[in-house]
Amino acid sequence: MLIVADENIPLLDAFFGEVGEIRRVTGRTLTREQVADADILLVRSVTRVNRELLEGSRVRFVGTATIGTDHIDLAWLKAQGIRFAAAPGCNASSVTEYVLSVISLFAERRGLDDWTALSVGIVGVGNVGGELAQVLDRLGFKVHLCDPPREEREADLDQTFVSLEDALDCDVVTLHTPLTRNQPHATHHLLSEQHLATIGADQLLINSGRGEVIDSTALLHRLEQPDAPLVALDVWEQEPAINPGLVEKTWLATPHIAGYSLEGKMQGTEMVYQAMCQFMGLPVRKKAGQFLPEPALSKISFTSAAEEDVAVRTALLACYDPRRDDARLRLTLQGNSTERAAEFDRLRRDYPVRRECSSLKIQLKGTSKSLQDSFRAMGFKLKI
Ligand SMILES: NC(=O)c1ccc[n+]([C@@H]2O[C@H](COP(=O)([O-])OP(=O)(O)OC[C@H]3O[C@@H](n4cnc5c(N)ncnc54)[C@H](O)[C@@H]3O)[C@@H](O)[C@H]2O)c1
Ligand SMILES: O=C(O)[C@H](O)[C@H](O)COP(=O)(O)O
Repeated sequence: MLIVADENIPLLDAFFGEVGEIRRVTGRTLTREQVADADILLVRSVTRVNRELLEGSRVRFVGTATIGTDHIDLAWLKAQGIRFAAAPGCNASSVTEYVLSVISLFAERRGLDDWTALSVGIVGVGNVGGELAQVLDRLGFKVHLCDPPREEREADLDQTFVSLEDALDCDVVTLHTPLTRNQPHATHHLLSEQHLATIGADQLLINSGRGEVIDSTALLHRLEQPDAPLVALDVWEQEPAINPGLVEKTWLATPHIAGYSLEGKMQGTEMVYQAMCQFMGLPVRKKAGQFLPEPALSKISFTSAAEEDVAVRTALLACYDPRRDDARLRLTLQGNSTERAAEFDRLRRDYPVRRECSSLKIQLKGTSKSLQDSFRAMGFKLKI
């Protein structure tokens, strides 16, 4: 049994070592020749899996250790009878924490003591947008949900949805749709020049879905205008060859790492392992939890003097502060486009260990019930 796998998938040996021989490859440059004799192909989002790659190969199972599937030709795999599995929701908490941290920094920049005064429009309310909505709601934010496919499917339920135009009216607009083309509610260039014109200087636009959901030529043009909104981009058109001019105009620019918590990546591996076991009729023997190392930061204490907003946001930024990733990306902007693209991938390959809020214990002494609820909402473990 030969397993060809992207070298950036963590715990390959631990999960798949007993199943077969593993051939590690660079996902971005994987060739037909490298995969022709494989039985199983395991990828991340940088490998296009289609007829060009797999026609004539032995591959019977393809797994992507990611949420997004826009790099996979699902219809072609199905027509060939090749089993496919993704990892839905694996890094939803990681992306949620990225968005919360960005909102926290935006509130600080706006001089707001109470960050929950910000209204948040979530475009795409699936695993990621749904988890984010729940956390924001529990924290006391006013949240507006935009998801036309769900709105159609759930017409008879109580959930209220808003139009894209109404979502774009919120203080913070955050995009969490998949990248889709040629289908109802397709998201390719969902945010056009006309939409971008309606987002003003006091607003924040975040994209951690896929770069192509925003028309980035129009976005760059919008950011050159004096009343431009603040923008935080984690995903870009044409990764890894991203536009350095757009990075310069972006407030927080990160190299597609919103989902890169250790927990998120390990759950991605675990989910494709489980799907592969099911496909091959093998027992599931491994769990991601058994491989999670001790976190470097394990406990933070707050006393009764702690102000609610400050305490919650201090702990959040201690877990993840996007300014570090922004600084690293900006350092790579020199050089020609080939060098910059290589640096973008290097930042992702050599990403430092980042742990989720759930890895951190919060010790609270004599603090309010509402502060405890806020920490719980964000997934922290409480020690009271
Ligand atoms: N930056 C990162 O590291 C990172 C990490 C994880 C996921 N992602 C991206 O985020 C996307 C969303 O992830 P998810 O787990 O929530 O996916 P999901 O499939 O669970 O949810 C996506 C939601 O978007 C909705 N949607 C589709 N078209 C829409 C439209 N035109 N307008 C509004 N909503 C629309 C769907 O109905 C669905 O509810 C993934 O497809 C992936 O591309 C990025
Ligand atoms: O879709 C996803 O899960 C994310 O975009 C994922 O974090 C992308 O990471 P990559 O596969 O490119 O390493």
